[in-house]
Amino acid sequence: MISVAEALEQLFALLGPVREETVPLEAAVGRVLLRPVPALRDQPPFDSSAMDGWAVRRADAAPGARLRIVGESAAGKGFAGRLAEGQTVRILTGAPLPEGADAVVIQEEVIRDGDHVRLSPDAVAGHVRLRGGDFTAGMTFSAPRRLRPVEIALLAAFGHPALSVARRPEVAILSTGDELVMPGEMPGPDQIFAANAFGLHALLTEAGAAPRILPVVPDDREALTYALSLAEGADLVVTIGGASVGDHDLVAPVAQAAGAELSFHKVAMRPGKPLLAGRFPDGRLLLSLPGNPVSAMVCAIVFLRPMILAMLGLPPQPAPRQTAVLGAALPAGGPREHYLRARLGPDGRVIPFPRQDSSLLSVLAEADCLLLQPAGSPPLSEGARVEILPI
Ligand SMILES: Nc1nc2c(c(=O)[nH]1)N[C@H]1C(S)=C(S)[C@@H](COP(=O)(O)OP(=O)(O)OC[C@H]3O[C@@H](n4cnc5c(N)ncnc54)[C@H](O)[C@@H]3O)O[C@H]1N2
Ligand code: MOO
Repeated sequence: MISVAEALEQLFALLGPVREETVPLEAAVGRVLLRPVPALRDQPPFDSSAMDGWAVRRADAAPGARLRIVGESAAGKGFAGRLAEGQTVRILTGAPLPEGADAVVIQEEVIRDGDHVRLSPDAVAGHVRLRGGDFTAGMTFSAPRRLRPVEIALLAAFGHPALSVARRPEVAILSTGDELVMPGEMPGPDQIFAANAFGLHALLTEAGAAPRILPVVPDDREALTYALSLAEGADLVVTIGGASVGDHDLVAPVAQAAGAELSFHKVAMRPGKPLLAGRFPDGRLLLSLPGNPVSAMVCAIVFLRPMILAMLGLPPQPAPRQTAVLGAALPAGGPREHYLRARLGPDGRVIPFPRQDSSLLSVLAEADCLLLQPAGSPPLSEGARVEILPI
């Protein structure tokens, strides 16, 4: 059995180069930008007005001054001439400052009188946005990073209609087991619903992958061999169940018979021990999760999500952890790193649920974090500092 950290390293080592595609801005939210993007021009591209008012020469703008109106500068249609001494131009927000002008007086601080304006005694000349004040041509937006709406707005302002992002990894999800039927189907007396496929589909979608759920595979060598071949075209095949040592646990032998080279089988974690990973001869990766629903979801949080993020070109790193204060004493840990289902209170104290069996989805669904107890940990008393993994 290898440690969680070693298993994660081996998973990262299995990954091939990140694959790229170009998508229009409208399809870029949530995608991972792979390369730094330069601004194509200065923003604003000219000195411009921040307010609706009157463009002036600062030297002319003494309180009470009377200036002659010689034209208008609107956003998208600037004033063609040059402002001479004693003159002003009507200007609107975002419009280019006319040549010769270096300030704006807002319209509330001016009284119009025919083709003249008089500045009020408290008029303040200013309100100019200088060229390049937001960004300058050539300035780069760094990558890799996952794009948020605010960043897409910036890249649109840079002038790019489309961006080079990581292709969504295609993930085939394969539930194995004679006992499984899909939600909505009629289960037999010995059957249950294939819950894990949907939890994983959701987690994968959130992480940025393109998952698809394949039909449930019975505990049968031939059927599993065929199902694995159906997952052709996927970057990653995730199987659920049949990973352990029972008479019907066929994933490891069938994957190997199909030519898969296994990186590891069994990890020193609880839940999640029978985890298995490898690669098929055609390059598809295989991650086989234990069938117990909590085990499958915990393994997905600890291994599958970091793997997908790395496949998207983000730095390969474990799921982020935080520290918290233990809110209830814990007995000594076993030989496997334990990921206890727990809740973090507003006081920063984390309390594990009393029932930790790996079949209990109802407990997992109430949890907001996994409390990590290292392998071989001594008993921990209330108030000890512990690591948690928010979920
Ligand atoms: N003698 C031993 N028995 C077991 C060991 C062991 O080391 N020695 N390990 C145990 C551990 S730990 C786990 S975890 C389980 C995992 O075994 P499998 O991956 O082979 O899972 P299955 O036996 O197929 O299923 C276990 C459990 O989960 C339910 N299941 C399976 N798939 C789904 C699904 N898609 N959605 C919902 N529930 C699912 C299945 O019905 C079983 O109840 O093995 C222990 N045994
Ligand atoms: O590894 Mo199992 O997941 O403890 O139930």
